[in-house]
Amino acid sequence: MPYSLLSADELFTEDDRGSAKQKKVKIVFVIGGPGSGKGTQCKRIAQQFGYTHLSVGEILRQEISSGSETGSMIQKIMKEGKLVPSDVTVRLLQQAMQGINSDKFLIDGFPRNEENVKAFEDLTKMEPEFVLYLDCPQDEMEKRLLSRNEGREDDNVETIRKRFKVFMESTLPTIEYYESKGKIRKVDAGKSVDEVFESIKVIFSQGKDNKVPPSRHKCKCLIL
Ligand SMILES: Nc1ncnc2c1ncn2[C@@H]1O[C@H](COP(=O)(O)OP(=O)(O)O)[C@@H](O)[C@H]1O
Ligand SMILES: O=c1ccn([C@@H]2O[C@H](COP(=O)(O)OP(=O)(O)O)[C@@H](O)[C@H]2O)c(=O)[nH]1
Ligand SMILES: [Mg+2]
Repeated sequence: MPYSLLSADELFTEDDRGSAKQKKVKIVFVIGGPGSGKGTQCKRIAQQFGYTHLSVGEILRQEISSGSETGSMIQKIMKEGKLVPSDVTVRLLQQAMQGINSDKFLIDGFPRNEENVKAFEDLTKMEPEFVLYLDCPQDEMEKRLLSRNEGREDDNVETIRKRFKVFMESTLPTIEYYESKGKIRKVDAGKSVDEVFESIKVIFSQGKDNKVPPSRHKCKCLIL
């Protein structure tokens, strides 16, 4: 079924469009294998650098909880460790972004394949400022997922192995695509949470406008 998707202009409110200067929205994608620590690190980045954190996996799980037909389709796909069709994912992501008045988004767990990249670029006409890649050994990711304890239907050995395969086959090529555009910022995510965050801080401190003055520090985490 075709979905009505919104253009970059439609991400802005009437007020924004009415004013002479249009708001520039900055986007950072965070990708890495399942269990590489995307959610954990995104919470810290959002808090320290003033980003709005959107986890695409959480947005999809929210749709499952809504009980919609789309939600039951998503549930089946997730259980099998596969990827949700891009038109569905991008529509839900864009809806979430539209509902938030922010100029800095940290998009966690997206894009997962080249089709995701194309759908996002085509529909939003936006590109990420850079892409943070959390590079973590597979045995460490598996250990973390098996002790995550969030009651997720996809955190079992069988589905985890399928998710690793999807990561290698579908997500790694997107990392290569962004690498060719000079947009990948890779960190060793196999270390402790604090050590990984130290490396991430260096990356996010590089752009001067990324720094949030202490008085404006507030958590804008939006885990749906
Ligand atoms: N650097 C780390 N060292 C050890 N455990 C971690 C680390 N980062 C995250 N975890 C734990 O591993 C699990 C997966 O992390 P999470 O942030 O949910 O990963 P992702 O969003 O990439 O799937 C969670 O239980 C989390 O607490
Ligand atoms: O852009 C996305 C993000 C997530 N997913 C689905 O949601 C699941 C969970 O993603 P999440 O990022 O929450 O978890 P991770 O596998 O990184 O731990 C994935 O296995 C996919 O089935 C998807 O299809 N497209
Ligand atoms: Mg996550």
